[in-house]
Amino acid sequence: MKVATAAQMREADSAAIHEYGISGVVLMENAGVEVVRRIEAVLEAVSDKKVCILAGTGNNGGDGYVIARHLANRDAKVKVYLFGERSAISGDAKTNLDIIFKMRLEILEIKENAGTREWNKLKIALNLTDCIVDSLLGTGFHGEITGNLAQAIDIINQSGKPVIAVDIPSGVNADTGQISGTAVKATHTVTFALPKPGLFMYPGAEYAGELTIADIGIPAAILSDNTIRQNIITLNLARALFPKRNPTAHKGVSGRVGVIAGSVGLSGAAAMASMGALRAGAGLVTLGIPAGLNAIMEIKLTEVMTAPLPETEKGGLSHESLSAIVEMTKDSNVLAVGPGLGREDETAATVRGIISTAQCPLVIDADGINALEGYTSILSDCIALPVMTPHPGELTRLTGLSILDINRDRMQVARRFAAEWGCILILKGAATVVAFPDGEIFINTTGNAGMATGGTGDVLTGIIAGLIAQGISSHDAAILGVFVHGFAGDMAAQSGMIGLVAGDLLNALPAAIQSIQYGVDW
Ligand SMILES: NC(=O)C1=CN([C@@H]2O[C@H](COP(=O)(O)OP(=O)(O)OC[C@H]3O[C@@H](n4cnc5c(N)ncnc54)[C@H](O)[C@@H]3O)[C@@H](O)[C@H]2O)[C@H](O)CC1
Ligand SMILES: [K+]
Repeated sequence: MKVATAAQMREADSAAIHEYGISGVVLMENAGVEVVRRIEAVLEAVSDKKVCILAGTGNNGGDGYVIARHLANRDAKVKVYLFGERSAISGDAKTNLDIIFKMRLEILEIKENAGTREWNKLKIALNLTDCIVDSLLGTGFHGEITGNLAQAIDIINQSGKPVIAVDIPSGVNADTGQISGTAVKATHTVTFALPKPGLFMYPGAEYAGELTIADIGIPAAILSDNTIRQNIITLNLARALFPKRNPTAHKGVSGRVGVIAGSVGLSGAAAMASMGALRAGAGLVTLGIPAGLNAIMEIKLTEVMTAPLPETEKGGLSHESLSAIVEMTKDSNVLAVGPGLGREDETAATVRGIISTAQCPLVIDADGINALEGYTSILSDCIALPVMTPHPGELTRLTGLSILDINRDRMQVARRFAAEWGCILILKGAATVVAFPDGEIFINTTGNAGMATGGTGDVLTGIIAGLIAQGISSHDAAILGVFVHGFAGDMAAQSGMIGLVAGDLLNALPAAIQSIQYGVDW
């Protein structure tokens, strides 16, 4: 499903009005009616119910005035609180404000100089109301929330009432999900036409509550325009990407994965990545590991084959291992490189040699990414578009950006470096973003905070490699892999999110894949 930025929504709005002749007041009417439908579902009925609508001075506020009218027509007891000067309201919003004035609905203006009396009236009303409608700010929000709006939002958030956010919770940046100061903590959000990235990126995703995407009559051709380059990964999208498994399949056709991972003290990463590939459905997995760890891995792993490789004195991969690894890539459908390799210079140089000469697609993670610090140009040597799976910390090393800069606009940062480096860049975190060199973005919708634990990144690397080995493109494997990974994490979290460990993801993978593919309840 496509996801539109605020600017793209404004363009869509304008195209509907100017190219198709659908007036803005019709779109606003449809928007308001859709919100009323949601309110009726939440309250079960609206007749005699008390609803407080807090409205701003833009079209988000305009939606609020439409909502007020339709609720009043359904015998709800409506109070409208207008934040700002009535004279500042224009266009379709003014049209609808004038209507409810003529209907003699109860409208209280909360002006800049609002005193204790107005604020107490608002607090009492919110304490007595059955539901609050947030139509203060929508996609037109920018900057900080201050003054009266900040005070109003705090009162909303302290009310303990059902809060229906119109289009987007006020104070959430539609494009990034960032909040500046405060934002409405909604129980439900009704967003119009297309969802916005800020409803899936954190912290915005935490403020949206239960999301409804409402059709307001904008022609589908406008909303499917390929200038809108963001998408969310939905269950249906993931389901369609799975490799098809032939009933006569044998391990040879399910693909061969090479994994180059591990060093002294970091053998678990190698095990997690290797098992992640098998659990994702790969037929055969061979783990190339520094020779000194081989015996341990033979004990630790059963289904994974191991290949002992020349090592340095400290037990990391030595440059003598390069030729054996390149040979390994000739017999592999994909090579995952990096988990737990360690930071020795000789190991990093060996990794760069692998990236430049591998004869199969690559999934580069962890110390494989760290080895590219100052060497990202060698990614263009890869024979296929490489998949990189950095978390923000690894991305800071390669880009010089701070973690704050990265998380402030995850989509754009991922998009920029996917294009600059020529790779599929999976920026892990909440929410994980998959970016392609052509600018297309996929935002993941599965996963939870319990997955912030050692080893889950290694499992993801294995899953993606395991999917590529089964014959789907790196493009599809990246999208499907992050969805499956988070879905397995959500299943594992059913037994407790905080105590979740990476091994629980591995154990949940078969059921997760089954559930995504066939909708088997879990
Ligand atoms: N096609 C559609 O998506 C439709 C969307 N509709 C609604 O319209 C809003 C967008 O309306 P717009 O007038 O562009 O912006 P807002 O109402 O969100 O806010 C603008 C309003 O707020 C003031 N403002 C902005 N930032 C701040 C701030 N930090 N502090 C205080 N005030 C701020 C600004 O000055 C303006 O006055 C969209 O979200 C939908 O709800 C249409 O109704 C239907 C079609
Ligand atoms: K809003």
